[in-house]
Amino acid sequence: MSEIKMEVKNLDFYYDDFQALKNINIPLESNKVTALIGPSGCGKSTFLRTLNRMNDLIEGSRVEGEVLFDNENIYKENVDVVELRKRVGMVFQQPNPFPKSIFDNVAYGPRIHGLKDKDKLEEIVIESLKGAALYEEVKDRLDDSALGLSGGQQQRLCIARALAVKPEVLLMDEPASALDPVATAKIEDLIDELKNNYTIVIVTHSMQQAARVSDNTGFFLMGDLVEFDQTDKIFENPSDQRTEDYITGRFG
Ligand SMILES: Nc1ncnc2c1ncn2[C@@H]1O[C@H](COP(=O)(O)OP(=O)(O)OP(=O)(O)O)[C@@H](O)[C@H]1O
Repeated sequence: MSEIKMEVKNLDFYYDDFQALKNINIPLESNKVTALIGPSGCGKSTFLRTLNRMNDLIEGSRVEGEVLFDNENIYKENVDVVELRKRVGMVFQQPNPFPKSIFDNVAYGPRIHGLKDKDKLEEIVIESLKGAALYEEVKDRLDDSALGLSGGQQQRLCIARALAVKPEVLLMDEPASALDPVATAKIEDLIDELKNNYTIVIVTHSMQQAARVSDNTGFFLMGDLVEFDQTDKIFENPSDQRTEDYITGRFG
């Protein structure tokens, strides 16, 4: 195993009295893609949101256990959550660009974090759009509205927006599920590129997608992590019967 970027230890998560995650232990390797699979409602998105404390915003929710990020528990007291979310960026299922220009969408994060220098902003916008494999398609219309882009372009714009604040980890919650096969293939190629520079965690309903893009896979079922292993092992020779039943389509 290569270096561990984040390590989840004995993590329990509750929505009021309902326990949505039960004693989860997962190492997230640096510069690797980790896929989270499992039937609807098993806790994949909840788990993803525990990695940058997005669940903090949900009233009545509670976390026990640890999420170590570069060996520091992100749930310990006095953690700067804004800084954490800068380092652990997120991309959602539905592309959600702001009703602003392409440029302003990508410049949004750096501006919020206080960057005013125009040349520096432009440099970051261009670099982020290139990083999201979108620059060539939009370079002549950076001042046009982001809402005029196709769904796939909008999703890559959202990835560029996430990259602009220079995160170390990227969380992706079904990033291609609203896209057609061509746009999906582009996102998958992009994920493959991005892992050179980022640690990626992706929730996906598509087992083919998990098999194509990820290095490691975790299979969740009703709040339990049933199995976590190298993706090849999970798909070719899983250890748990329930994993086998799920990947062969027997349920879910
Ligand atoms: N805000 C919330 N309040 C209460 N319960 C919630 C909340 N969000 C999710 N849950 C419950 O927690 C469990 C896990 O949900 P979660 O969305 O994490 O599953 P999932 O595996 O991502 O599902 P899907 O694949 O359908 O998105 C489900 O039983 C769900 O009903």
